[in-house]
Order: sequence, then structure tokens, then C-alpha cells
Amino acid sequence: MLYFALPVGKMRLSAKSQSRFVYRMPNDTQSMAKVKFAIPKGSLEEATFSLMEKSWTKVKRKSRTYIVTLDDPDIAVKMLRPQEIPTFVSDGLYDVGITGKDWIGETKSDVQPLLDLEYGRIRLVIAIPDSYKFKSLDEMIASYAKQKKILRISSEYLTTASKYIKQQNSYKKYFGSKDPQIVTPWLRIGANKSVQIHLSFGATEAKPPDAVDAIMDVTETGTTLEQNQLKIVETVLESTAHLIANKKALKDKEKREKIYDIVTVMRGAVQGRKFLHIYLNVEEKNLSKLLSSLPSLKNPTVSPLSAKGWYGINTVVPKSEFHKMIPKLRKIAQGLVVHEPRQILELEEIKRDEEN
Ligand SMILES: Nc1ncnc2c1ncn2[C@@H]1O[C@H](COP(=O)(O)OP(=O)(O)OP(=O)(O)O)[C@@H](O)[C@H]1O
Ligand SMILES: O=P(O)(O)OC[C@H]1O[C@H](OP(=O)(O)OP(=O)(O)O)[C@H](O)[C@@H]1O
Repeated sequence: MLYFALPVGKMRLSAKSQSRFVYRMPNDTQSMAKVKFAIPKGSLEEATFSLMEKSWTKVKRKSRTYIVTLDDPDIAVKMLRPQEIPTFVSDGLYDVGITGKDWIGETKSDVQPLLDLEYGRIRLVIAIPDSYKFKSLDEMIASYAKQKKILRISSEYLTTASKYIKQQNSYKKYFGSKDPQIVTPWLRIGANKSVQIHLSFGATEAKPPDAVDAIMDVTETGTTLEQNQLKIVETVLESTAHLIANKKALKDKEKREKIYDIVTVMRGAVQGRKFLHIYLNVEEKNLSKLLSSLPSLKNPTVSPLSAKGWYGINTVVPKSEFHKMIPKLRKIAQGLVVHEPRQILELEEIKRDEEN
């Protein structure tokens, strides 16, 4: 059989979403800003813009650049690759950033995580060809070691892969504390040539079984693995997008203030997605029955209406509970109005975090 390798890649943004960002900025406000904010380009890009559009009233990408402007001139935003953002933030080149939790760990960056943004939810897994009988990576390492065969694993996550492999009992048994060899186009490091981690530049699922024996890769829906006849043998970690900050910047009074402005609006937007704001009218005789059935965030506001014996209820309920409330509300309430809140700001909790 002759194998022929073709380059792969895909456009992430639709033409519609790209045109939404096109904007000509009148002058350079970036250098005057109080904080520098790095946001991810790539897989996390659309979800990041969508959350930012709920957090600020103006979010525009400057035409043909990676500069983004907000309606707050004190925040200079730049789009960068998520793999580089943790290091840029820990080095103080950016004060605050958004990246996947997986890359904070992979780069071992000393940054302060401020907020789980709850999108970009993935699992980093070990996967092998469907036809292989191994039930775990540990079993696979033992089998290859016994047969004196080189075990090749492809991954973009070199540090995470190396640490994870070294934790396996069979690895310790056969190779002790030797580091698995890391193979890149530029250099090979690590003493143990029998277990190799090959740096992947993407299309990782294409590589087994001919180029590598296993992969450590990101999965979201599982479709790519399935379509490439691969099965998951274990989950290494789970990750979502996080807001992170430089630790020194958090000690600077002016920057800290601005960083907590960012935390406040973004946290409000994350919370806002989980709730519905409802307004409804109820007759006095049904009031207590209704109040006892409302899964409110706080106590609902109850106001008397101009029609005697009627009340207006104003409250916020978890989105996930809303459909369960419909049968009851339908019977005892009138005039239900439902809004999706842009932000829900738990100001007292944010203040507590800021003071700590
Ligand atoms: N479906 C996904 N695939 C890959 N990474 C994802 C996905 N969803 C969220 N992420 C997160 O995005 C970050 C990696 O972003 P990146 O844009 O480089 O992904 P990628 O798919 O490898 O990119 P590209 O194909 O553009 O090289 C990681 O923090 C990862 O956890
Ligand atoms: O579980 P799924 O929903 O199928 O998604 C996971 C796939 O998506 C990403 O790949 P991408 O398409 O970005 O290509 P890449 O491998 O070149 O990064 C990721 O690296 C996985 O391959």
C-alpha cells in the first residue's frame, strides 16, 4: 500500500460572522489603555466574541488586523493564539487574557485564573485505533515494552502527555523516571527513545495507525475520532475557556480596578446565559402557591397592580427549570413575559473576590 499525505485545514468563521467584525478604527487607542487584554483566535473565537458582545455594548474587530475595540478605551484587546496567551499573560505582556484551561496547564504558566467562562468545553483524551485490543494506555505501554517495540504517541500537548505517560505504572516499571522522548522537527529531547511523543501540528486523528500508535487529542462531540476509526481509552482532563490575569497586574491598584471591571461584566454575561427574567401577573388567592413554586435566584419582587386583588411578580429563574414551571404557571398566572437577560451581576460576590 502507498500512503500519500495531503495538507488539511478549515475556515472557522462564516462570511456573515467575519463581516460583523469589519471596522475601521479612527485612531490608535491601544497604547493609551490601562490594561492589555488577549483573546483567542481559532476554535474559541466565535464563542469569545459572542460572550464579549453580551459584556460590552460595542465589540469591533479592526479591518485586516487582530485589534478589537470595545466601548471602554481603557481596555486594549488583541486576538492571539490561545496556546501562547498563558505565557504572554504570565510574562506581563498582557494583563488579562482568555484561553483554554488545558493550555494554562500545558504551558505551566503562573497566572491567576479569575473566571470559568463555561464555553469551549472539551476533553483531552487518549485514543487508539478501533481494532486495537488495549483497554488503557498503561496496558499499551506494558505490551510495547515487553515486545521491545517503540510506542509512538502524537499530540499538541507535549508537557501534559509527558507527565501523564510518566504517571502510568507500567511506564515506571519498565522505564523508571526517564523522560519519554519528545520529537519535533527541530529537536528531540528525553532519554527514553522507546516511548515517543511526536509534536502534532493538527489533523492528529489522521496519524494512527501508520504514523503513530496512539494520540492524545481534544474531542468535543467525538465525531472526528469516530470518523477516523479511533476509540477513546481514557480521559486525561477536561477544559473550558477561562479568564486569567497577570499576578503583578492584580497588585497594581489602577490595573486591578480595570481587571475587576472586566470580571464583573463577563461574569454577568456568563450568569445571564443561565437564567430567564420573567414577569407575570397573579391573583391574590394564588399568590402564595405561585411563590412557593418559583425557583428564584433571590426573593421575587411582588408589586400590587392597579386592578384590586392582583399582583405583578418580577423574578429571575434558572433556564433549566423554566419548562418545568410552565404547567403550573399556565394554570395560576396571567400575562407571562420572558426575557433573556444580557447580564446578571452578583455584585456582592464579585466585590468579595476583588477584596481578597
Ligand atoms: N472543538 C475544539 N477543537 C479544538 N480545540 C478546542 C475545541 N473547542 C475548544 N477548544 C479549545 O481551543 C483551544 C485551542 O484552540 P485552537 O484554535 O488552536 O484549536 P485547534 O482546533 O487545535 O485549532 P486550529 O485547527 O485552528 O489549529 C484549546 O484551549 C481547546 O481546549
Ligand atoms: O470531537 P469533535 O467535535 O469532532 O472535535 C474535535 C476536533 O476538532 C478539532 O480539530 P480541528 O477541526 O480544529 O482540526 P485540527 O485537528 O487541525 O486542529 C480538534 O483538534 C479535534 O480534532
